[in-house]
Order: sequence, then structure tokens, then C-alpha cells
Amino acid sequence: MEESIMTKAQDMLNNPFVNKGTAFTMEERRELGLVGMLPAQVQTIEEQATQNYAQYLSKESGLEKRHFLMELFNENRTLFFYLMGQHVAEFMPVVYDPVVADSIEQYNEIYVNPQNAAFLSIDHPEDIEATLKNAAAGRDIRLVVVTDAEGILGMGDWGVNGVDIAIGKLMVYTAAAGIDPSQVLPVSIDAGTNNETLMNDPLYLGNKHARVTGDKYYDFVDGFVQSTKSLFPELLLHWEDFGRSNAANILEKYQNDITTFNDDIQGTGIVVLAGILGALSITKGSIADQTIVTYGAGTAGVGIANQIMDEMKRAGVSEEDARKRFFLVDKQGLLFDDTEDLTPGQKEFTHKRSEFANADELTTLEAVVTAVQPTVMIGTSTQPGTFTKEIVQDMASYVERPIIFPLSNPTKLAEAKAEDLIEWTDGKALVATGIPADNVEYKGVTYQIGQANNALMYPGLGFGIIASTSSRVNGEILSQASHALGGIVDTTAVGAAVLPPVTHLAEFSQTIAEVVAQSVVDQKLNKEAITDVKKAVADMKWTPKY
Ligand SMILES: NC(=O)c1ccc[n+]([C@@H]2O[C@H](COP(=O)([O-])OP(=O)(O)OC[C@H]3O[C@@H](n4cnc5c(N)ncnc54)[C@H](O)[C@@H]3O)[C@@H](O)[C@H]2O)c1
Ligand SMILES: O=C(O)C[C@H](O)C(=O)O
Ligand SMILES: [Mn+2]
Repeated sequence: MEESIMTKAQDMLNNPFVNKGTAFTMEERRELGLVGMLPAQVQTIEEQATQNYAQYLSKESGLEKRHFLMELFNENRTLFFYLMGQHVAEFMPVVYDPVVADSIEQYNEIYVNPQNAAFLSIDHPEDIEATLKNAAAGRDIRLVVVTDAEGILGMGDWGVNGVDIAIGKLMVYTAAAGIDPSQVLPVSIDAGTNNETLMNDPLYLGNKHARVTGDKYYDFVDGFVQSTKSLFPELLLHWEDFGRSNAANILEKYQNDITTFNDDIQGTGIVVLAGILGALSITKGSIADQTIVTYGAGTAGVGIANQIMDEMKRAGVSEEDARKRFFLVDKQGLLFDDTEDLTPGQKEFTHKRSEFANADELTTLEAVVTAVQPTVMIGTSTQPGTFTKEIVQDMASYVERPIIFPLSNPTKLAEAKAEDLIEWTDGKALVATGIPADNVEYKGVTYQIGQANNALMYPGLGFGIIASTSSRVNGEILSQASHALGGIVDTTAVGAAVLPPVTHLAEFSQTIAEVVAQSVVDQKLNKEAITDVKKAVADMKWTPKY
């Protein structure tokens, strides 16, 4: 393009990190060469927000609402986050889960703009560095959310379309914790796709070949990690929605080398633990006494089991005894040491057939619940409706307040609905769901349903890590983050939720960030000197204003 075509003024209006639109003052308009390029009135950000919110409300469907918000995001980040700050609980399900799932499924049809994302192609490892540089465009990147989209939520492989989850996660980071939106970068690793629907779609925008696996895949991932290390030395690298066979491998390979975490393994682990701790503060129970069934022992299910086990060990239970309290159920049924096709993560939690009189019958969730009488049942199976009335009522016959978290996302994949769980257990179940759930009115009591979604934790976790310049994300930090939510919910109220409401996301993300940063400093993991942790967190916080 000729230099003259892109004027400085157009640059300003088209750059979402600096654009103010109708809020550019007359002085700024004169200075920047914007005279006559905007209507006469100079608006305040509040006026812009009011106008945009009214327009938002006129949109009917979730996807239309999301589209509208994405356009605003593309045009003016400050205004977008100002507006989102006013409506966090309302916008979360639109920019993030569950509507983000629809946008991923329809990415080709409704494609608008890459929203400053970096698209890496497995076919061009030589372009990794240039791609990251181009996308960063000189910005000081502190946070990358990267996905290869092999396991998007519970919907499987969505190829390049999955970039929307990286974008959505980052939007939540800023809205919740206040990371500067100019310091983040969403990254798509396009390793191909095994999704037949996408492969046969003439509109599909990603690489049209099967997923590349093995050394070529891991070498590419390594090339990406090494490039981010040299380009962005202050980076926190967040992995999202990788497939079951890669997620844990990648985390294990890099977690002791760079500042990194996997959200599906660790973000989910700490939000579920926080939810269980919330439930136990209602029942006055102890973590050491729980018996846990995880239904769906994949990336999230095993991550959750490890986080709960870590907590049991911190409570003084020996590792050997703690392991006995976990019962992982996957497609094969209860996982035994002789079960075929176990993943490395599953192998840590198997049982011996000799422990049961009817081991060979333990191939269904129903049979396992009867056999082990769990106090906690977690769903990360991607199998909708599998927490049936029979299973739930059976569980409730062994334990006074069953803790039941159906976590598979999006909405259509949840193992159960909150209202059913409350009704089937006559109000006894302590419930949290993966997507937002309305209050449940039952026999004159209002039950608030916590959202056990990693979005409650990762923004505070990540922000605390970045603000404290931590060189690592370790078990101690994760444990502290889980405990940070304790005391926020009034657990004495009848029908209290096990986790704080998303309406308070910004407040408790701040609390989590401070607790995380303190842990970093206590462990001397900070790369830069920090004398006042609260101040370090406060100084890093970005607020949307002109
Ligand atoms: N709420 C949250 O914060 C949160 C976080 C992470 C994942 N999740 C949800 O959890 C689900 C799983 O995610 P993941 O990343 O662990 O995926 P994954 O593919 O790694 O794991 C899913 C597991 O479920 C198993 N499974 C499939 N069908 C089954 C069946 N009929 N019976 C028993 N097990 C079965 C699979 O074999 C696999 O091990 C997804 O729906 C995802 O959205 C929720
Ligand atoms: O994206 C979400 O809503 C949570 C989680 O990371 C998931 O994969 O389901
Ligand atoms: Mn995820």
C-alpha cells in the first residue's frame, strides 16, 4: 500500500489500542490531523458507553450480541473494557463461554477480523518469529494465551476456529483482573484438523490437512516456546484447550523452565478445589474425609484430582492414603491398574480389582457410585445428562450434603442442570456448574449456584504472576490461589453458593492476584525486587479511561 493512503489520522482511528472515536477532544483532533474526520460533538466515555449498551441490548441472539461487542473491541479497546466493566456478569457468557462456543463453530461463516491474534502454521516453522513480531507490532507482550484447538471446551477439534477461545480468555483477563489489553497476544497454532466437517467446508480458513503429530508437532511447539522466550522475556504463557494426549506433556516439559501454566489442568484444578473448600465451609467438613469420583478422567479430570490430592497432603494425609480416596471413571469405567489405554495421568489414580468384590461390574458411573459412596462427584466427561436422577439420589442416600459439580462445557454438554440436582436431592446438594446458572428457587429457598469455571481463577492467578515478575508457576502458588477465595462467600446464609458470584469477579480477582504475588515473593521467585506486594499489583492494574 502506498504510504500516502494510510494517513496518521486513519492510523489513530483504526488502532483499537489508542482510538477514542468521538471522544477525541478538539485539541487532540487538531494535533492528530483528525479535524473534520469525526462529527462535531465530543462525547465522554460514559456517553459512548450508554449509547453502545443501548445498541447491544437491541441485539437478539447471543451471537449477534457477541458480534457487536467484537466490533467494538476491534475499534476501541478502552471503550469496550469500560462497558464490560459495567456489565461483567452480563457480558461474560457472551464474549466467553458459552456463546464463544457458537462463534467457534461458525467461525468461517461469520469471520470478521483476526483481532490482533497471531496465526502460526505448522507448515511454516520458519515463520514463527516473524508472525509473533508482526502480531505484537512492537507492543510489550506480557501474556500469551495459546491454543491448538484440539480440545475446544468439550467440543473436540476445531482447528483454526479455536483462536476465539484465546481471544475470549484474554478479554476476561482484562475485564476481571485489569491486565493492559495492549500487553496481551492471542495465538493460534494451526496444526491441521481432524474435524471432517471443517475439512469438507469450502469456507474453512485453516490448514486443510490432518493434524500433524509426533516430533514434527513437538518441535513446532518448541520453536514457538523458544521464540516467545526471546521476543517477550517478561512473558506468562497460558496453554488452553490442547488435546488430551498433548496438554500434560507440554506442561511437564516447560513448567520448570519458563513462567507457564495450563488452564484446563491447573486453572480448573484450583477453581474446583476452591469450590470444594467453599462447600466444606458450609458443611464444616474436612478435605481429608472426602471420597472423590471424577467422571471423565481427561485433562481437566486428572488436573482436578491432582489439585485435590495436593490439598489432602497439605492437610496431613499421606500420599498413599490420599490416592485411595480418588475414583476416576472414564470410558472404560472405573480405572484399574490393568485397564487398557490409560494415560500417564490416569495411571497415578488407579485401583486394584482385588479391592472390590464386584470389580468387573464397575464399568458404569452408576455402579461406581454405589460401590464407593462418594462425597464429591465432578463431571468433566463431555457427556450430557449423565448425572442422572438415579445416580444423584443414590449418592445422596450415603452422604448428607453431596458435593456435585457438573463441569462439562458448553451448556449442551453439562452432566446435569443445577435445578435438577437441587430438586432431586431436596435441596441438599452443594452444586457448582461450568457455565453460569440462574438461582434455583426450591421450597421457598433461593439456592445460588456457583460457577466453577477456571475464569474465576486464572485472571487473578495470571495477573499476580505477572505483577510479581514470577519466574515460575508452582504448586505452592496454585494452592494459595485456591484458598484466596475462602471467606468471600457468607456460608452461613441458607442456599449460599460454594463460590463467589461473577458480579464480584473484579474484586476477588484482585484478592487472588495479591495472594499469588505474596506467595511469589515469599518463595523468592520474583525476578525484580518487590518491597510492597499490594502496590506492585495496584501499579500493574490497567483501568479503561481516556
Ligand atoms: N468448568 C471449567 O472450568 C472446565 C475446565 C476445563 C474443562 N472443562 C470441561 O470438561 C470437559 C472435559 O475437558 P477436558 O479438557 O478434560 O477434555 P479431555 O478430552 O481431556 O477429557 C475428557 C475425558 O472424558 C472421557 N469420556 C468421554 N466419554 C466418556 C464417557 N462416556 N464416560 C466417561 N468418560 C468419558 C474421555 O475419554 C476423556 O478422558 C469439557 O466439556 C470441558 O469444557 C470445564
Ligand atoms: O472455557 C471454559 O469455559 C472453561 C474451560 O477452560 C473449558 O475448556 O471448558
Ligand atoms: Mn479450556
